Amino acid sequence: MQHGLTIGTRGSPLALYQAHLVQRLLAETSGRPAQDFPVRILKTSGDRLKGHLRDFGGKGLFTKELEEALMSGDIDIAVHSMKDVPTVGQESLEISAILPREDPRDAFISKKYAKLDDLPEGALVGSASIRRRAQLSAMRPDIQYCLLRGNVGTRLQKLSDEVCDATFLACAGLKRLEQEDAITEAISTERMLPAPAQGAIGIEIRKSDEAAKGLIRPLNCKASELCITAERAFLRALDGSCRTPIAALAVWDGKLMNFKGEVVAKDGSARFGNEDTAAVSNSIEAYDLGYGLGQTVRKAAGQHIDWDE
Ligand SMILES: NCc1[nH]cc(CCC(=O)O)c1CC(=O)O
Repeated sequence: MQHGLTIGTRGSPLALYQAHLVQRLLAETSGRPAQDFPVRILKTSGDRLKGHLRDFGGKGLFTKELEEALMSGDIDIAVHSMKDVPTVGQESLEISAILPREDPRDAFISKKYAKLDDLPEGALVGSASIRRRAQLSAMRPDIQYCLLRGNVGTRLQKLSDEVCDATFLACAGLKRLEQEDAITEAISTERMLPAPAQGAIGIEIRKSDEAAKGLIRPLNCKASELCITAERAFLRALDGSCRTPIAALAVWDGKLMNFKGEVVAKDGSARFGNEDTAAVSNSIEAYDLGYGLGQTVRKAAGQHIDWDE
């Protein structure tokens, strides 16, 4: 193949890190120079918005422009945080590889309190994530919330400026950006089940682009692919809107997949979860496990949850 492949990404520090990681991996596996995989930065609607993302419709805010650039041929490869990718995709595109997953846990971050349990009555937590708010409200109905958006650096600065007592971020992003020191406490997944696909990077291409497929497929991590497939199937069975607090985590040991998923009322007043362990050897079985549990949880939650569709 003569031509290089252009990698499209958002411009946030985390997105850029992830795009350059893919560039480096492609250069390594193909034996070609990194310049053959130039990185192009695109602004997405999610980068332009302030306030609650759900007020803008939620779906695909961080991925829509990248997918349009893929379809028009402006870029050949889109690098995404899989957590931000809608479960229903474009017909002409496909996620060809999932990189080995980083730590899926949520991080509690505070300058004043050493751990989540030290937060005093009525503490103010800055978070725009409806899932984290709902899960925390279920444990601690006294906690108050304010919005805290922006990239990792901005949020840490706002914490130093004492606009709130604490916040939450994905451990994965902090670790990738070598800001692990900012993690005050990594919250166990037993206490706070992560967002579906948290910590996973996915690489999207045009289905018809065989050259790109040949280069990208070797980067796929089977365990991560199966887990992310199951978690996204759970999400798809429940809701695609991004406006209902949904969490899921799959762990695969090469034979068995353990799957936990839940949906939580926005104010934390109700939560419906399910767990199962089953033999899984391919993505169809992974999908079926996640989707089936999603349907069960949806039935159990029924009218008790505001689905906001
Ligand atoms: N919605 C923003 C977003 N998308 C992916 C990550 C973190 C990295 C990851 O989960 O892979 C974040 C920020 C956060 O939740 O801390």
